[in-house]
Amino acid sequence: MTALPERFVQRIKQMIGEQEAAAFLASYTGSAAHGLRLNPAKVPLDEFIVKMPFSLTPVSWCPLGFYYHEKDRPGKHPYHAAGLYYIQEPSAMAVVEALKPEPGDIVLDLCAAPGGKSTHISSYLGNSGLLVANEIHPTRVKVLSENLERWGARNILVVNETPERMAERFRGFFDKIVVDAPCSGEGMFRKLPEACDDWSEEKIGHCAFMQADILESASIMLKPGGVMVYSTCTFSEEENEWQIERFLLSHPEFSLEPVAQGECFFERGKLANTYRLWPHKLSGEGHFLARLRKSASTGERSEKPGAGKVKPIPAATRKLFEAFCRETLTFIPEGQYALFGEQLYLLADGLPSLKGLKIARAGWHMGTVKKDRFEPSHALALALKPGEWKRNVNFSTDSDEVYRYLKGESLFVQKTGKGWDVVTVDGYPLGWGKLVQGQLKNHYPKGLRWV
Ligand SMILES: C[S@@+](CC[C@H](N)C(=O)[O-])C[C@H]1O[C@@H](n2cnc3c(N)ncnc32)[C@H](O)[C@@H]1O
Repeated sequence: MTALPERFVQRIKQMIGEQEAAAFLASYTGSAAHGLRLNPAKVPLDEFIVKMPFSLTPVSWCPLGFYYHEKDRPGKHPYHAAGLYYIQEPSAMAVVEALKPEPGDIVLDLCAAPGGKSTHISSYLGNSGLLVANEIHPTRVKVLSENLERWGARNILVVNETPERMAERFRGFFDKIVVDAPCSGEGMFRKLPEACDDWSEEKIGHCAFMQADILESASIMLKPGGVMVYSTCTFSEEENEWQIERFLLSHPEFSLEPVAQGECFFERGKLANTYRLWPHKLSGEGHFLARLRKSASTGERSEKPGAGKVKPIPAATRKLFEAFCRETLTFIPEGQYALFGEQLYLLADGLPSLKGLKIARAGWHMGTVKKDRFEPSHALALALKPGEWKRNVNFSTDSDEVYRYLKGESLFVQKTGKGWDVVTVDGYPLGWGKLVQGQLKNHYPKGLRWV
């Protein structure tokens, strides 16, 4: 059982009373719930249920979410490398369900790494609208970017900025925003007992200040009439109900809205229309969420941060890329292309000017343009759908080859000709291989290789 900080236990007793605290503390003798969320852009739900070699049971508040048994280790399955699902704590799935993004929305995930909420938002947008996923920490933004790449998200902008800098650029720009705030993490004590060592009351105060600043920036970036969901994975009222109460006092243009899943499955918070997910009341860890709408009649104008001028790509680059597409794919992706150094991107639609922003990914990364050749990127393979490639080497999920491919080995295959092949597992893209005289040279990215 997790050894909880004494002062934390006292605070919980003060908050919910001795009797309920006993049930709460008893939940720490059990193990954390394990969840995964399917990627509907890669695998339809009925196909997923049939093909997954794990025992799955649905998460009531998320149609894409499932519990799995710890022994199944889905993170070690090739389907994970193919982006068919994202491993996510079940309570965390409630946040984007409360936001309800719709195709065509322009959505910001302001504190986005490692990408749980961003991948979920992307599933609701499909390839329409725009997802801007921002993460302040430069190392964490890399993980976010990789997770969105594996997810096959095309219409994305991944940014590495502070909320304040984002607010300077994106005033009144977003239809919807998630603020999944950095917090004292009390709700994760069962899943990550080491988080207890990092806990203190001072940390709660520090987080509350930080969250107030982040909310302030988020409020500036929301369009009049837009919706924002604030969430934490902690229990302290300072970071939850009190935070929202204070925000509403200084922002009369915002009001709380009920959340359908909240009414059905969660406990009401101490502030009307806020919700608590308690580990002793559902199968999941501790969470808080609130859905806020900005009045449509704030008098503010929604501003587009001027579409940036994009330098057309050189004719020679286009020629190289189109030759690659004709040989390898069944289509040439349409849209606006941009070169960042040697890196070729198909820019996300509706993108503002990126000047001065720290960008990790500006859309769908197509590949690297060398002097006389084009090398496709991992992101290109992972966002392809069946029917979009001409050349393919497929391995079955129970073959040795698929594991050898993921480890970075070159493989001999029964195939003639030469060129780039999309390597798939049971038909789902995993990466690239380059065929030369029956040998498939491995282009699975070095940093992702299995050991
Ligand atoms: C709860 S985590 C986000 C989890 C993520 N939304 C997901 O679902 O995978 C909070 C994030 O906020 C970031 N963060 C920390 N300090 C911040 C600040 N001052 N402003 C904005 N983000 C911050 C952290 O690096 C962390 O990635």
